[in-house]
Amino acid sequence: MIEFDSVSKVYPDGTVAVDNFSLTIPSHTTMVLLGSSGCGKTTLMRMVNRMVDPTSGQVRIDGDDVLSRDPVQLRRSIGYVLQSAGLLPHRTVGDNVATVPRLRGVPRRQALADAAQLLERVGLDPALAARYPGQLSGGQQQRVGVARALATDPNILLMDEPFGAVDPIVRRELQDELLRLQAELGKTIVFVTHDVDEAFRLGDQVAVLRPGADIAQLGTPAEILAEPADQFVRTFIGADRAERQLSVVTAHGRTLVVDGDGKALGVVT
Ligand SMILES: Nc1ncnc2c1ncn2[C@@H]1O[C@H](COP(=O)(O)OP(=O)(O)OP(=O)(O)O)[C@@H](O)[C@H]1O
Repeated sequence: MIEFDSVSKVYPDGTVAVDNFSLTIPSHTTMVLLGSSGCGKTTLMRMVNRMVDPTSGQVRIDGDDVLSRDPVQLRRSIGYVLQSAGLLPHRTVGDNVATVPRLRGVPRRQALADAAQLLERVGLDPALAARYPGQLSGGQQQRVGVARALATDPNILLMDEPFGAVDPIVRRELQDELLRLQAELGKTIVFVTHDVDEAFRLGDQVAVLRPGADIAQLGTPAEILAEPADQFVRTFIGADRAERQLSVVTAHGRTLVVDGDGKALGVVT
């Protein structure tokens, strides 16, 4: 379980990135932090692995204040996936995935064998381990980023816009892969995005944020869609857009789903 307890972060230049934020993320669930650019999502996430320390308040993992943990040890115990994948360009894919286990003392042979298995787990051919990151597609690099984050079998996975830089089709594949992995692994995932559809696909719960990491609404995707808390949330999730206003009609003896413009989207089976 991850708990943010009245957490604030004021950067040295006076920017209030996070203002009195409280949220509990239950273990083995995916929490999506959804908000537009600059609302404090990355700052929140980085306070979990101590890349940023709060100005006030507490972040706790399973009841322990993260400030009581050694930052390097803590970081190595938490998986972190970034938009740019962040792979080391001059090391092979296998070595990239094996980096943190090697730092923790796993012998190279073992770490590379484990890396090959992890690549398979994220849907990649283990033969890609011999390539360099620049020889992979963007989507493949993101998968390697996920494999690397899983390499120490962390309980917590932090994912900061991990699929933001790939095209929509690959993005959807990566989302599917994450859902499949999560069903297998049951990690505690904090996932940052500004993409509403991605948030609703992946989140067990979604926190819709305003600037200053102010929670406009917290709930399951169904709860937020069914009852947006206010006009800010309605607008953000596009509740008023035609593609969200679905209804059913009967045509040719079948029941069809149509959007707010009457455009047919699918058949009810
Ligand atoms: N090191 C820093 N020093 C000063 N201000 C910062 C620093 N890092 C972030 N900020 C500011 O804090 C606010 C929140 O930034 P943060 O990166 O957490 O937002 P975000 O929601 O993740 O945005 P994005 O989606 O664009 O990454 C912004 O106003 C940003 O400019």
